[in-house]
Amino acid sequence: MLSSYIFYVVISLVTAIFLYFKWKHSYWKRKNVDFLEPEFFFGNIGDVFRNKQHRTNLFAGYYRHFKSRGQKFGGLYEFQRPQLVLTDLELISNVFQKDFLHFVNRVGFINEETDPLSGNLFNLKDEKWKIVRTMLTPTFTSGKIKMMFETMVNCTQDFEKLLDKSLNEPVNIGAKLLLFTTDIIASVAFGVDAKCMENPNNDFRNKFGNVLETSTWKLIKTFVFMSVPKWIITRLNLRLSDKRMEDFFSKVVKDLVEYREKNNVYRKDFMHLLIQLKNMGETLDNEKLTNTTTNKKHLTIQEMTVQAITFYIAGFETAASTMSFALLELALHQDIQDRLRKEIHTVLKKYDGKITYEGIMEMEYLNMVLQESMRKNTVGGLITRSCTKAYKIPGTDVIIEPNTEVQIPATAIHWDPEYYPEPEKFDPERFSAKNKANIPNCAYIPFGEGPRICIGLRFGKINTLLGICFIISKYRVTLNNKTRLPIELIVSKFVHTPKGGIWLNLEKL
Ligand code: HEM
Repeated sequence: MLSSYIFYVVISLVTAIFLYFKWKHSYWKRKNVDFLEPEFFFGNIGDVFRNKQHRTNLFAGYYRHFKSRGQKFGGLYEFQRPQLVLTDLELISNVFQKDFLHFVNRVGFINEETDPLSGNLFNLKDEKWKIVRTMLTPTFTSGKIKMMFETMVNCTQDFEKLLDKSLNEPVNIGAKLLLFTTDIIASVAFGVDAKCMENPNNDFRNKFGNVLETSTWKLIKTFVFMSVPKWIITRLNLRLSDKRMEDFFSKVVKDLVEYREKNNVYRKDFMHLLIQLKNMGETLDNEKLTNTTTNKKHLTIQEMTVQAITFYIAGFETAASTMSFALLELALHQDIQDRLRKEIHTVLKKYDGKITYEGIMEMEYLNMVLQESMRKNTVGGLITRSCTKAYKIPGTDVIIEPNTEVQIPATAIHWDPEYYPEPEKFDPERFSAKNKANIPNCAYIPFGEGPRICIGLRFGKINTLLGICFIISKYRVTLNNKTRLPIELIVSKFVHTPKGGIWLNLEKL
């Protein structure tokens, strides 16, 4: 009796789920929008789930599919959630810029009560995002980045020692660069000398080096978190982010703040600026740490901890991967490498052989090389927005409803021959002052675009330029045959990472 009861319950449940997905997956058809047939349950992201294809490549294929059909957008599903992939630059620029107020948010689960780390700037929504972004923006001005440059350059000493140990062997350059960028970001975000380059097994690198990994389990968890009402998540005290990581960094920040406030320590880093935001609600170009009466909103210690962790997570892998790809291109194009080295040596001579902020800014060809590499090897290849206010797509009757996700496939745009002829060719000349002017608005978006553009753009760029400048000034890089070409991406990595790594030979000059 009981077993037949269970049988009917299970059958009814399975039928209900089936019908629910069938109904959800008819959304674009009902709206008369061109769409790609979804698979049951997974929608159009089954290949990511099965670890077959990186999300960026999957959406690049969808971009080409809809574009070849003359569509400016096309309908897809991530599990049951409807998404639009955009192929038209004017529409993309509306979403990013002109009609930003309809697309303020990203997609992501937030519950600051049970999961404080979910309240990071990347995830924050609506008014809260605007408040925090406005507060944090002054920490990323050119002046502030210039102030931190010295701290960054100091890390090149340990980097040289690290690279010199590998002169007679193939070097997995991405792995070395991760140690370099982790030391840099730990130094400027936490004011901590993490010494990952000396000891790669310390907590900064070892325990939390893979936070941006997206395993199948994480995908399922995200699906559940985004499908279940928030009150259930709060009630059950569930979280997506790593509690150990939160505890580790919270302690680091708490100890640091106490130490600096007690001893009035001034250091040129983000932590100093975050302490100012906690105590004064504004960042000043001085050593002041103490409270004054101001009616500006102050950051709480929890908010400043979360944002410091965000800088750490957002900063080290993106920069390391960007540099690795640029070095791969330079190893494959020795003529470009020689020309770049010549420019670097000429400028360094002007500054007594020292790498300076001003010098890096003068290296025009270095900037062109980086920009072209970021086009060809965009490390954040898919940019997402969530519709916050119903939006009628200009020139059509289609209305994008609130909570619909919009996908902007940066990699696909960067490889579109309409904007970049022979896209597979590595050609820094595309970014010469003259040629750059011909690139259409929103056809170059390695850091995103609009009010939600990467807040760490200047920092990420200078960190990357510094790394390339340093390596090319001291070493000749050539390709080691351990590198698997053509490059395939690790599916589980959010930031593009080559399967098997990029292996180079380094020759000291
Ligand atoms: C080469 C290095 C980097 C690359 C390629 C990169 C790329 C990106 C991209 C593509 C976005 C999404 C933009 C959009 O949706 O329009 C983004 C957002 C963001 N990035 Fe970066 N990033 C880099 C370095 C950094 C660094 C160093 C930091 C912090 C110190 C950082 C912090 C952030 C944050 C907080 C956001 C979310 C901003 C918001 O929603 O207001 N990034 N980044």
